[in-house]
Amino acid sequence: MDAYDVFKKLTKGAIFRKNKNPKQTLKPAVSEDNNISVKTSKVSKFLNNGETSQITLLSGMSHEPKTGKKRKLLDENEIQKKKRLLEQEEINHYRNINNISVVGRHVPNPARAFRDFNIDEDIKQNLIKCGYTEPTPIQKQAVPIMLQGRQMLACAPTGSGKTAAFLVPIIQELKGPQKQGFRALILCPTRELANQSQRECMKLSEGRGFRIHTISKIKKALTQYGPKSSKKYDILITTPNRLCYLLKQDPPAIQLSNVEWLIIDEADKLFEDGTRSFRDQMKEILVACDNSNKKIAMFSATYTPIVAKWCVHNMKGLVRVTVGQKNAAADTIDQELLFVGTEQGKLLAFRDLVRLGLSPPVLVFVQSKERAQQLFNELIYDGINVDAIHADRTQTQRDNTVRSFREGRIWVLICTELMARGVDFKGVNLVINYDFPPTAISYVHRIGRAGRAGRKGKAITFFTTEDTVNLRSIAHILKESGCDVPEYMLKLKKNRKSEVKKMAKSAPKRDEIITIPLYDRIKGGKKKKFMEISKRMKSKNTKDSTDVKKKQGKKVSDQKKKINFKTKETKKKTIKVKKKLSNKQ
Ligand SMILES: Nc1ncnc2c1ncn2[C@@H]1O[C@H](COP(=O)(O)OP(=O)(O)OP(=O)(O)O)[C@@H](O)[C@H]1O
Repeated sequence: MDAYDVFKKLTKGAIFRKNKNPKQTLKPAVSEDNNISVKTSKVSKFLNNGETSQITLLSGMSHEPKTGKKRKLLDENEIQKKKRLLEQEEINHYRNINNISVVGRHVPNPARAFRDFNIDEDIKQNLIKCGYTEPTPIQKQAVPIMLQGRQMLACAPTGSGKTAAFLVPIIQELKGPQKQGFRALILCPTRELANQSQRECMKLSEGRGFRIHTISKIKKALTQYGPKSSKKYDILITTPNRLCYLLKQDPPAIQLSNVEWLIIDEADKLFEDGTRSFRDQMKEILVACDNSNKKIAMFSATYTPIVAKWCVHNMKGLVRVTVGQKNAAADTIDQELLFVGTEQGKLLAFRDLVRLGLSPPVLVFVQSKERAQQLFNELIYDGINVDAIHADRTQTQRDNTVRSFREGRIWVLICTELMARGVDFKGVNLVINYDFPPTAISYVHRIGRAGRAGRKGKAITFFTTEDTVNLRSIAHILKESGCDVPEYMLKLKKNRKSEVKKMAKSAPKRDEIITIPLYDRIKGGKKKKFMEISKRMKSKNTKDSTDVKKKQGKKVSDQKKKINFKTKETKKKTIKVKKKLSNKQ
C-alpha cells in the first residue's frame, strides 16, 4: 500500500472544499496568539529541563521555545496575568463573604477597613467618633465607587449604614465650604429623614465648616437661596416637594446649577407612580440640576425594575451594587405573623402583648392617620406612655414626638407609612404591624425600623381573615430570612396583579379601633335574658308570671339606664381625649 492508498483510506467519506479565504492559512510554528502560546507553554511544563525542545502539536504547528529576552518577557507577562487572576479571585471571595454583588465595568475593589478609604484623616476620625469601628458591606463597596466619581444604584438592607455610605464620599469630594451655592443635593421622601441625614452629615463632616441645610421654613427659604443670596451654603438635604415649590417660583427661588452630586435616598419611593407622585417632581429637579459634571447615586433597601431601568438609560458608566438578596428583610429581625381573627382581635392581641411585657421602645404601624388617632385614644388609658405621629400633625408636633421617642419619654409610638422609611430610632426592640402592610416592600421597610446596625429586633404582624392579598409574598420574605412560617401560607394562591396594585394604592376599609362599648357587649346577654323570661312566662301563664315580667322589665329598664350612662361615659372619655390632644397640639 503506497502513500496514496493510505491517504484515501484515512479520508474516506471526507468532503474537501476549496478554501474561500486563501489568506487564512495555518499559523506559523509559534503563534503570536496568546492562547496558543499559553497552551504550548503548558505542554512544555511536562518536559524535563533541556529535553527535546521542539514539540509538534498539529501538522505544521510546532512549539519553538523562546530564548533570552523574549522568553523572560513572556514569563513576566504570565506571572502578572496569574497575579491579576489571583487578586480578582480574592476580591470576589471577599465580596462573597460580605454578600456584595456588583454589575458594571471596572468596578473599584471593596475596602476592608476605614483606613483603606481614600479619604482625609479628619473624616476617618469622625467615623471613629461616631462609634463606627469597621465599614458595613455597603460602605465597603459604595465609598470607593463614589470616590472614583462613578454613578451608582445601590441596594442594601435596612439599617445597614447607607447614609454614611453616600455622605463620606460627598464630604471628601466637596473638601470645604465655598460660596458657590449648593454643590450636593440629597433627596429623601420625608422631612424626618432629611433632618436625620442632616444630623449624620454634621457629625461626619465635623471640623470642615460645611453649611448643611434642610428646608424647614418655606417662607424663609423663598428669600434665602435666590440669585441675590450670598450662596454660602454647600449641602442641601430635602424632600422633592419643598424643593419643587422653590423651583416653581418666577424667577426660581433656588439655583441647582452647581450641584455636583445628586443623591436619591429611598430611590424606589421617589420613583413610585401614584396620584401624589414624586416621579414628576423628580423630573423637574433633574432638569434644574443642569451641571454637565453632575453625578447621580441612588440608594434604597428595596429595588424596583422602574428605578433600575431609569438608571441604565440615564446614568453613564453605571455601577449596580447589591448587598444580600434584593428586597429582603434584614437578617437581624425575628419576624412573626400573628392571626388575630378580626379587627377586635387586634386590640386584644395588643393588650395581651402588653400584659406579657413589652420592652420599649416599640413602633406600631397602622394604615391611616385616622386609625393612628383611634388607637392612640384606646391606648392612652392603658397606662402606656404612648403618642402618635402622622401627616395631620404639625411639623413641630412631629419633631417633638420623634425627640420624645428618641429620648425614651414615649415608649410606644403609633405611626403611619410616614415613618416606614429610613427613620433610624436606635434600639427599637419591636415593630408591630397593627394593620397589614399594603405591599411586601412596605413590610420590609416597616420592620426595618428594628434590628438596625447589626442589633437584634423583633417584628410582629397582625393579620385577619381580610388580609390575604400580600400574605403569600410576606410569608416568603419570612422564609427567606429563616423565620418560621406555616407551610400553607407559602402555598397560598398568587394574587392577581390588579388586586395587588389596588391594595398598594388604597388601604382596605376596616372597623374603627375602639373597645366595644359596654352597651353592645351587654346587648347579647340582654336578648338572652328576655328569651328566658318569655319562656318562663309562657310555661307558668299565671298572675305571678305577670309580676315576674314586671319585675324583670323593671330590672331591664334599670340596666338600660345604666348602659346609657356607660355609653355617655364612653362619649365623655372620647371628648376628653380629643380635648387633651388639641391642647397638646
Ligand atoms: N460602620 C458602621 N458601624 C456601626 N454602625 C453604623 C455604621 N454605619 C452606620 N451605622 C449606624 O447604623 C444605623 C443605620 O444606618 P442608616 O440609617 O444609614 O441605615 P440605612 O441603611 O440608611 O437604613 P434604611 O434603609 O432603613 O434607611 C445608624 O444608627 C448608623 O449610625
